[in-house]
Amino acid sequence: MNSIEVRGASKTYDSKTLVLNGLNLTVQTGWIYGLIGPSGCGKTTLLSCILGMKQLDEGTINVLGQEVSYKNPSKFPHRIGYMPQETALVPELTIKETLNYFGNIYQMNPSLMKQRLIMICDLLDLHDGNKRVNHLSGGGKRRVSFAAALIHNPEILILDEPTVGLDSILREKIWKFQIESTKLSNTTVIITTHYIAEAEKSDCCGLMKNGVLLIEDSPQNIFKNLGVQNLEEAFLNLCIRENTGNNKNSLNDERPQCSHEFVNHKKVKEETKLSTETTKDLIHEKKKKFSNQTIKALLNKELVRIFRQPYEIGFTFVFPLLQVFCFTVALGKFSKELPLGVINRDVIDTNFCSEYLKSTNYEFNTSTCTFEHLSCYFLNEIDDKSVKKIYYNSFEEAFDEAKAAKTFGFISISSNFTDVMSQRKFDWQPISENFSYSNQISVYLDHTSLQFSYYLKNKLWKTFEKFNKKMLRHCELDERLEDFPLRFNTFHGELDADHTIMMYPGLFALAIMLGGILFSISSLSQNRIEGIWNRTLLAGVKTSEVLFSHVIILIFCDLIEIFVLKIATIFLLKSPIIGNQLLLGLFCLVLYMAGNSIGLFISVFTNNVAVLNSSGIMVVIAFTLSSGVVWPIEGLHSVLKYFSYITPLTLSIATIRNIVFKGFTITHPTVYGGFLLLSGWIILMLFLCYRMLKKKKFTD
Ligand SMILES: Nc1ncnc2c1ncn2[C@@H]1O[C@H](COP(=O)(O)OP(=O)(O)OP(=O)(O)O)[C@@H](O)[C@H]1O
Repeated sequence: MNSIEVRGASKTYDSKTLVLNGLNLTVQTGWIYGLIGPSGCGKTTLLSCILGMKQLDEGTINVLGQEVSYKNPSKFPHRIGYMPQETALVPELTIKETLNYFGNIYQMNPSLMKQRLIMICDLLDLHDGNKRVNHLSGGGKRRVSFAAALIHNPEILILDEPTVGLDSILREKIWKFQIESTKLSNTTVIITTHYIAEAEKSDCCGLMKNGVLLIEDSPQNIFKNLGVQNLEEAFLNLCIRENTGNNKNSLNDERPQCSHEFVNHKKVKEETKLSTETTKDLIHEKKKKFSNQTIKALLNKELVRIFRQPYEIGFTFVFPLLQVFCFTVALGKFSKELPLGVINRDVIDTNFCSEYLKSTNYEFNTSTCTFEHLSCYFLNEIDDKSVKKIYYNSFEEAFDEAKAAKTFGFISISSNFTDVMSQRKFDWQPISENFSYSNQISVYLDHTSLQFSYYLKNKLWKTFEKFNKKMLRHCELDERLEDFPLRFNTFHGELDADHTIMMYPGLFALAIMLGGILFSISSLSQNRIEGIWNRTLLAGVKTSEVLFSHVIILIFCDLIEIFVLKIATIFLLKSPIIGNQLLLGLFCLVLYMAGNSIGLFISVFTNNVAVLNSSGIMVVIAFTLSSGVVWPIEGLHSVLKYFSYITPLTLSIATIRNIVFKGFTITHPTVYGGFLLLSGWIILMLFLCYRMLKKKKFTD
């Protein structure tokens, strides 16, 4: 009986690299089949096609009596064990955890799994089961990888260079084990190796070159037919014959069949029965759609990985702390001493005011409504803590320093400031024509930094108002005369609220979305890069199960982040959250999940971490620019405006603002609208992610 049959297999990469060229291969049950050939001849490609990881262009492959292809993978994944060329393990797991993971995804009976684990660890000298894979030597890792392929006692073992990097004693041990298991359990092994001499121990050898098998026969027959002493000589001989066009054996159809002289056929028949029964005992024969054992194994693997990665766990806990810290310390505040230039022509020199004010004890020095050196009183009203006054003697000097960004701007007080201000009648009669009330204080500001120029403008208005009221009081006039007839009121927020409040919803939503995207990008891509992804799917685990486990882990991490965020907010952020805290927490969770699902979707396209991270950041920048964080969406181009409304960030900002500062509940359209939009994004992204993963199931 043949366990594996390949007929007329052809495969081309990128429509130009022909790797398999009508190749035929037969592996009988109970054989060890050694597949040898030069590097790059297509051995791994052939094994990938046999496993259903790659699609043949032409030809058929039969494994355990079933035709397999990329679209139609083996129905018996638990009857096949695969060890890839790269180690394809989770570095953070220990040896024991790794083998348990594989045992569980193969849905083994726990007690039999334990027995197999002890037996295999003993065989492969894996004595310290609690040692992490990333702390093992290269050879150690390969032994664990081999053990993972054996754990479920498969009927077919597909091994891609299993002995690379192992010492000769261990190599000998592995071959001994293979020979014994093929004899005793009728296991079929197909093995590729660089050590050509090793392959002499196989029952059948296939020498591969240029996409075909030059010969497929038992080593003894090869030696006899070619008159050579070893396989290396045989290979050279065949290559020379092929080059001179004199290789009869290169014609696959005329190829002699392997004589399977090492296998006791009588025994095989008995053992076939035994092996099938054992496999049935070890594994639940019919795989359930969603298996608890598999899901638990997937969740456990991801959790252990996260908690053993200092950066990952650091990111989970530190990122929300950093967020709140930045809101509290870095955002919305202004420099304590903003440098502002002053040219005061109202007095004789720059030092005059300080001496003069000291002599008057900083109060108007007459009891009548007459004034002198008023500019000194005005400047004294400017709060030194927020504005640092730098005095200049000339306009040019102040102008040059401001242009050189040494100050944020400057004020120039006119030489007749005191006269004009004094002559101003508080009964609102016009002042004399010789004096102009405007331009008494000229203000020059740097308008490339709008926040600062608005801040300084506001500060100067308020200072002047205060100064004016003082003058009115001094003249025994009602200071309300200075009041402006417009009065501003508020129904949401506070009139004097600082910039933190304005920026809070936008930046908060942005940080959550960015965190969600970046965290999920690493979650999926790590598995795909390490190769554990392919091995997991080859064990029969469904794409939906893998995706589901990732979503659960991400939700778990999101909850941790929200918890840390909440604690940090209580202690650090002094913003008035008047809305329902639970509703806000729930919305943050949905926003994190929207970020996660976008990140998962992005990570399907490539395994290049640098590309993934920059794609994530680019997506967030696009959402940010169109979301109203930088500029109100009302001012956007009309096309961009409509795009903006459906991006996940725009409505989220409004929702957060409305929950936090306006106390809106779930019944308000902007709040339930936010929830609905984000839910739509989550469903769409996860659906697309699932479809893409189904379409391109395995990674290269
Ligand atoms: N995904 C891919 N896209 C394009 N070319 C590929 C891809 N995978 C493999 N190849 C090319 O196909 C050829 C066969 O590669 P393969 O890995 O099957 O060789 P191999 O015999 O297993 O080599 P080795 O013994 O070094 O592992 C090589 O030339 C390789 O560059």
